[in-house]
Amino acid sequence: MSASTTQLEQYNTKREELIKSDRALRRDHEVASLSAVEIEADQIIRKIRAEEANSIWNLDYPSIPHPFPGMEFLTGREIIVKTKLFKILTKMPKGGLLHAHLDGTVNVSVLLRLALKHRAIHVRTPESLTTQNIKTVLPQFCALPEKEFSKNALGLTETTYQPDSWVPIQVAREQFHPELGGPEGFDRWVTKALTIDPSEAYGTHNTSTKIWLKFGSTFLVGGGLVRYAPIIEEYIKEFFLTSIEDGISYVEPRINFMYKDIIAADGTPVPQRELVAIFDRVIAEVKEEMKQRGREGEFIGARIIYSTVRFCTNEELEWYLNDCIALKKEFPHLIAGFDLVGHEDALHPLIYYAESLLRFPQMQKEAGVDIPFIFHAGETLGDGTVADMNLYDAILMGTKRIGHGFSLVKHPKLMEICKERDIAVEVCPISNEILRLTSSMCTHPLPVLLNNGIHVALCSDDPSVFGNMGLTFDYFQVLAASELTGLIQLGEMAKDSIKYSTLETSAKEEALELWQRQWQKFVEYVVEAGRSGSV
Ligand SMILES: O=c1[nH]cnc2c1ncn2[C@@H]1O[C@H](CO)[C@@H](O)[C@H]1O
Repeated sequence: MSASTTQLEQYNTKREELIKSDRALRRDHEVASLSAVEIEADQIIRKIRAEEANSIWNLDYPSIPHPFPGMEFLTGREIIVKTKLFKILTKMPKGGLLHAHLDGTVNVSVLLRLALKHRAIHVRTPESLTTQNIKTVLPQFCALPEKEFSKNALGLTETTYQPDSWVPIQVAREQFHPELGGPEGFDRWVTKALTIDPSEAYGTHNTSTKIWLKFGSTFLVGGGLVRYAPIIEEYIKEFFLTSIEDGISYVEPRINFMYKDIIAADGTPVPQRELVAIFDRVIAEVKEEMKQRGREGEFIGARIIYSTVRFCTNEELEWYLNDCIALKKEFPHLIAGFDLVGHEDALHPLIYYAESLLRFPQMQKEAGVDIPFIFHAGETLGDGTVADMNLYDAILMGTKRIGHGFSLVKHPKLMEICKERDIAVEVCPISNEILRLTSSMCTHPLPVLLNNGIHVALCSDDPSVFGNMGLTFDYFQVLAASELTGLIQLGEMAKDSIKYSTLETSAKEEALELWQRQWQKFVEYVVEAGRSGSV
């Protein structure tokens, strides 16, 4: 009896040692001194997670037959918002948002409201809309100059509608045929064109190739609205303000400069430097507003990762690289990096652009500026495909961070390099799942990165298309789908989102101090709520 106890004790000691050494690389393992409040808050979260796995996630929902924590976001969303865990996470300070495409950041109902305010906004379709074709015909939007305003008093659903003729957006909405739902039917039609719904992600478009066709089309539809200067100004403001409300204190969005111009208030095209100037103005405005509300410290600011789409030619890329440098010279505090965006599996890999991209550092030197590459790479299911191999090129070209890096876990050597060179990964859990790289959060490779000690910032990517506004939903999915990850690990990722941002050293320190103060308040709130059961 006692001999076997000793054997068991020895076994348990060995077991603990093995577990400890396996987890030694994790960032939450590294945290030297946790306060008593942090430890208690972490325990409370774990307890609520375990309780809700057995209660909320174990119920039968008529519309959701097989719910589970970490399940497909578009189906599980309505359950997620009912959980205590979600309510708590809405209050968590998230640090910076390091991976989001600007034109995919604002709730589409807000965008539609903004569009309806402007008489310049027109809409057209290649054929008159009917109950037969409404599911497949997409709206095309454009801001027109006053002299081209349409006098069309009849809408897109009239049998006499002239294909591809512009209709003022308000007319199109008001005249939307009752059989197609009237004005609300118009709103639903536009909303469907700008978002991905569960029947698409998990039904009609259930492969990464198919869902990218739908995904890409949402940006084409939205582009006609978001390129209009008066809309973009309010859009950016809404993005900042809603981010702040979700506990995000800094944003570093990618802006797609592919079009080379935006549409000014009078409906004429102007160079895209105007967009950067607007971005600058809105930062100042939001800072001032926050100050007036006595919440000055909650918004550190925003910077732009200059991007273009990986279907341009090498010649065109040279133009964008030069444009990026020119904008950096004019707005040194705003241009934070350079990237190429778009579907990696289908478009040009980094190696296709190697010659120009390799020249970029020299071009910067001559211009006296510093613009790091912050590349998308490895957003793919491939194993040795060109998209997967973008990871080698991103690293060789000195990327500061890796956008997505979904296939990074297939490459132990590259993971080692990420650790050595301190390359953080911008992980977008919900985006990866909706774009069909993983069937649920439970099979997402994030734990492999975390268990290897790689720095990670959680990001939302395109929340207007996916419905994961802010960062709370992505934090929720990560927390719900791993027993190992608790509040401390979430806090480490939030801190890393500041540490691996492109903020200057002093701004970074300021942001980290702000975060630490917010975190202290947050863990106190969790403990208080946990003890009183008042979540
Ligand atoms: O997850 C992503 N990976 C790569 N490109 C993306 C992703 N999300 C959006 N875009 C791209 O960004 C542009 C809009 O700003 C679009 O070209 C869209 O395809």
